[in-house]
Amino acid sequence: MNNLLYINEETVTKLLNWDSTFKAIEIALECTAKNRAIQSPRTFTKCPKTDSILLTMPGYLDNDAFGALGCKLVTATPNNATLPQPLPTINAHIMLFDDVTGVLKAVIAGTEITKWRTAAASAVATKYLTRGKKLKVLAILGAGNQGHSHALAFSHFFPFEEIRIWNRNKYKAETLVRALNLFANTGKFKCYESNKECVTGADVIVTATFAAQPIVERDWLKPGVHINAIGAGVNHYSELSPDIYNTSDVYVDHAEGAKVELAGLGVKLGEIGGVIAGDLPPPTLNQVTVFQSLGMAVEDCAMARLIYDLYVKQCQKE
Ligand SMILES: NC(=O)C1=CN([C@@H]2O[C@H](COP(=O)(O)OP(=O)(O)OC[C@H]3O[C@@H](n4cnc5c(N)ncnc54)[C@H](OP(=O)(O)O)[C@@H]3O)[C@@H](O)[C@H]2O)C=CC1
Ligand SMILES: O=C([O-])C1=[NH+]CCC1
Repeated sequence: MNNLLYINEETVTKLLNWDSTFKAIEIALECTAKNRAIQSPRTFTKCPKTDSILLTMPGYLDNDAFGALGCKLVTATPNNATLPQPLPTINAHIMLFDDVTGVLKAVIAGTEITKWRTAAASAVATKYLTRGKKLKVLAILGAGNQGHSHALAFSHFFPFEEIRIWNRNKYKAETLVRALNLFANTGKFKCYESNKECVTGADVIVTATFAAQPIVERDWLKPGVHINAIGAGVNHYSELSPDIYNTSDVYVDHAEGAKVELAGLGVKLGEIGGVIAGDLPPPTLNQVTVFQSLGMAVEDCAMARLIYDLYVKQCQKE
């Protein structure tokens, strides 16, 4: 008998919530630093017909609540945004296997999961790297899917008084700001005309774009600011000017993966899981910090396990 489940985007979206996503990702990051995660550096296959890149992300996470054996297949296709009928630029599915028999248990739609788990990873990094700092102003550069999920996650987890959003195409930032203020019945989401103005004075910055050239400069930054740089895959570490990396404490999700994917960066990298586990000291108050998010396989394994368990529980109730 074939018990393979397919869990589609609509079902996944109904099952997702921020608190469980945060927990799953916090555990995935900590297990990575504690050697309770196996994830080979992922592969990148460039499609010659388009600007599409296929990433294969296999992993195994050893944890009672969120442990799983899985593999995410995800494409990044920036050109999809410019089609006459635009499509998402990130498209993903996660295969979840039985970790004893190796049998495939479920194929889970992973595009929404990728939005949520990436924003949750930035929220976890921000929590551990900003201890003792006052967080009043958040600046988000990029009003695409990740800009949107970061705005939702950060307003859920942190008491920011102002959340600024800038986008290359201003109309998209205005539309997102309107929708967020309406959704949260607030006026704290604000649209900014320039990236420089948007980040000036911010306590936390998120960069969530496909920019191939820096969109944040070192002399725009306030002392002690924390930056989550999440643009990755097509271009790596291109959103921040090189002198930001040279003068900051830089953390990654997965040090082994970063050795390959950030080989040219040339700075010392800490693993965020080490700070979560208490093996690395937290940064000092005036230190600028960067969480350079790559995205890692065991985040998706933890999320696949979470969604699979919630789905099975829901089916048993019906
Ligand atoms: N670290 C991780 O785990 C993950 C990282 N990502 C990465 O996050 C980034 C955003 O993804 P997502 O939100 O899903 O994509 P979307 O297509 O939804 O949004 C892309 C955003 O990038 C902006 N952009 C594109 N090119 C440029 C440019 N040259 N300069 C400035 N802004 C630009 C777009 O602006 P405009 O509207 O003007 O075109 C838009 O705001 C990508 O780099 C993606 O690979 C995605 C998933 C996981
Ligand atoms: O981890 C991930 O899913 C991705 N990282 C870059 C593009 C997609």
